[in-house]
Amino acid sequence: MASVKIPALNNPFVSLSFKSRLPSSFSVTFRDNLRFSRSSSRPQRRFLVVTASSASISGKPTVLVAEKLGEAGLSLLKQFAIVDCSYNLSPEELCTKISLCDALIVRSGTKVSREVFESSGGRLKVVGRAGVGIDNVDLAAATEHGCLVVNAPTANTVAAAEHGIALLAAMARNVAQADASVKAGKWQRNKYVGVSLVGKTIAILGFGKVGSEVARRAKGLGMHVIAHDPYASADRARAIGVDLVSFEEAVATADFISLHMPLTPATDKILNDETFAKMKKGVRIVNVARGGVIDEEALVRALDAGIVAQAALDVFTEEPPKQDSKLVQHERITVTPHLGASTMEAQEGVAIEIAEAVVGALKGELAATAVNAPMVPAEVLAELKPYVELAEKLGRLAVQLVAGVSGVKSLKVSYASSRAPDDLDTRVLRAMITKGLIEPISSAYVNLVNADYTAKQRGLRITEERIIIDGSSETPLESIQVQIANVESKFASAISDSGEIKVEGKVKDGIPHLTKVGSFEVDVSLEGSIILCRQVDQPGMIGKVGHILGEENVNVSFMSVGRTAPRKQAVMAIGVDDQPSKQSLQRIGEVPAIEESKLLLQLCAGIFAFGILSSAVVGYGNGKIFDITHKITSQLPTFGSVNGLGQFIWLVASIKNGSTVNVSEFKLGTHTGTHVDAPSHFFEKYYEQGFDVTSLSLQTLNGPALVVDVPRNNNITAEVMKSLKIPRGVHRVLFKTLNTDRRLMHSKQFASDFTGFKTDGAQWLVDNTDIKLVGLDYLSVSAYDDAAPTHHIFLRNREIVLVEGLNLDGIKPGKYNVHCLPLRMEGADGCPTRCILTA
Ligand SMILES: NC(=O)C1=CN([C@@H]2O[C@H](COP(=O)(O)OP(=O)(O)OC[C@H]3O[C@@H](n4cnc5c(N)ncnc54)[C@H](O)[C@@H]3O)[C@@H](O)[C@H]2O)C=CC1
Ligand SMILES: O=C(O)C(=O)COP(=O)(O)O
Repeated sequence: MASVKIPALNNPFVSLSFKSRLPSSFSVTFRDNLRFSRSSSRPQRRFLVVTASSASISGKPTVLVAEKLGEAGLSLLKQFAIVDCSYNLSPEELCTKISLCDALIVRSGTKVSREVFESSGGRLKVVGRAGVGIDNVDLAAATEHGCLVVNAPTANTVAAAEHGIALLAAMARNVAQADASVKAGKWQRNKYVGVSLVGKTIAILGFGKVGSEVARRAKGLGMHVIAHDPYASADRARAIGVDLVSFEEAVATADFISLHMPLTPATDKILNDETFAKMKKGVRIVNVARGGVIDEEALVRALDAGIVAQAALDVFTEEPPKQDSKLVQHERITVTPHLGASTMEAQEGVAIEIAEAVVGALKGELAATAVNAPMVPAEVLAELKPYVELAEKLGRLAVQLVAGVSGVKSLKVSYASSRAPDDLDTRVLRAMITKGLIEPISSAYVNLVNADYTAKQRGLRITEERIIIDGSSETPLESIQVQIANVESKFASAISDSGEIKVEGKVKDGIPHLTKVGSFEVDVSLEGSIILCRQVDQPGMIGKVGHILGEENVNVSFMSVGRTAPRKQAVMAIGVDDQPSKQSLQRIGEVPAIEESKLLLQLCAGIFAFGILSSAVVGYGNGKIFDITHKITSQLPTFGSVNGLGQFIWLVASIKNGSTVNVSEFKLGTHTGTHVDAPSHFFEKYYEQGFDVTSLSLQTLNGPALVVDVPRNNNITAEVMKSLKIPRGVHRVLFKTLNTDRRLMHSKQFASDFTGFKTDGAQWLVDNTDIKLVGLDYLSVSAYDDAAPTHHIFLRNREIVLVEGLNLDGIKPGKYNVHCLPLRMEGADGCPTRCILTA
């Protein structure tokens, strides 16, 4: 009755829902009145409201201090609040205590997870991070729960810089190794001959607060200091006697490299096999920034290959690192346990800075160091929402175009509007552009209060210009133009005739669009990522580029070409839903007639700008029904399916039109929505032995289930599985991962570093639990590298069913009943699935 044709995937990451050898796209014919029932769920939209007023009955709010805080900060807090200092709490203890607290203060050692916010029952109003990095705080959860997060970004700068210098000297003179050797009863004077610092070149990567303090001190040691920071002011560097150079020059000429940049998508593993290969043989490396800026495995290789002579590390990708870590145990590596900020003085300073911010926030003041403060009051947002989104995206776009070593010093923003100047408050728009420009490149968080200050602190001068145009004053703005002067660009055509990087945007049908790059008119919606190409205008260019992207199944959402004149210079802007691979970009660059190309990433607005949530929750009796299906729509990517998604469902023949039966057909891509995974993709014999979805155990797919939160920034390893403490007797578990926070669902392999099961995690699950239904909120249950072995472990005994691509947004961890209804198609061993939870 049903014919099934299945897309063959060429992307190894994506496990198939269907037998891969079958041809592309499948169609199924149903007879009778088959209707696809959709739940009556209505997406609810709500706006973020962050308030911070104290609400304790005794009159005094309670502040839980979960890690050691300097005395001065404690006394400040005690003047205003009841202070509970409880250190070394287990996650469970923290969750229990938190419901009695209005504020929480931590350093980097306490994970403030979603569970903490959920357990607070709405009482927790402020989280204070006594330091800079807020990697340990689940910001998205904080924002969703209306909890303000504040940090202390300046008080430990000098301490971190001093620790960098301490590690530099200790490494060069083998202090730690020699100390251990003497204590072991040895006296090895020849073994520990060191190297001198004077006269050597040190490259500071990241010339911000800490980097510039390290530079000053290195100068005092007689070192030649160079720095790389594409966004730092060259004047400020010159004032300290430091030359700003390109990344290539910095890594190739340095005897010592010291890292001081924040961990961002652009700096993630910025030191890797490729960059190590370009370094001077015998280079020495110091890292007091964040572990993730170094590819730690590549560092071990570079040490063993003799490229890197020594390294000194205060920070690690995983903290604490594993005891048997090759990196930590390497004899030419000096390590400290994240001590950068740990001086008496810095901790006193940080304690005061954070106590003031927390008390201020509890009094209802908006702290300048607020990390997730709302940018836009709700009433302003109603009218300005698409424009503030446009402003931030133009800022993000402009900064990604900057190259060279002169730094971003001046920014000019022009607003074209038919409204009178005092009828349009541009403060919010200016703050959003500043946010877009600064947040992707620094450890600063920009809010309405601190935007101008943060810009000034970074030496960034912002000028604004109003252009009054004729037209209806109903729309607040016609366009926004952002110009950065005196810089080079990674995409030369972004430089306008007058010499600045120039981008301009408009709001069309409520959606921000990029309308000008340099002197070229384009028209592309500012969503996903954008590829810019400069070319000689000629027929066939769109097809050539589209073909390269299509081969990789990168979905093109928009394309537009702006040109100076027919067959002259043109700029093509291509909006893509998925990030293309380096190879594809290289191929695009190699197309004859394309003169330059550049990928601009992450145009999405920061999650803290507006906390709009949608969820599919329906009340039912006294309980609730949650639809946790990612529905299959024609907008979903198809990951290698040639025909992709066609018509979703249509009536080929209907009784209404004279047929004796209703005949429906539909065509789907694979692996894009919620589905039962296809074992045959990883396990040939399943298919040979006649396994298909009709033989799936509905008992496995329906019944009591647990939704659990796994730690973010980590794959599901044996250790993680163990820490979840899932009792024996639990048969169905849905795992909530980073995907739910970051909506990584359709970003392909780029997200798989921290969303899936590792082999050991799968093995642990099989060996130590009774779980038979493994649900995950991502496209594949397994981490990319481990795809095949992990699936083999899960599927080996034909007992475990994998449901992938669940939509767990807004679902709190806890007990539910799960009901998964697979679309049972003959001959297919995986299939789209409708899943709901009841509570
Ligand atoms: N080990 C520890 O205990 C401590 C670590 N830190 C860490 O040190 C780092 C620096 O902190 P701050 O100086 O306060 O931050 P900052 O924001 O003042 O400076 C960071 C600098 O990095 C630059 N940068 C961004 N992307 C870059 C890129 N791709 N290449 C080169 N430079 C780039 C920025 O332009 C900025 O100037 C952060 O990661 C922070 O978390 C800070 C304090 C203590
Ligand atoms: O401030 C930072 O970013 C740090 O890394 C310092 O962390 P700590 O407060 O010492 O746990």
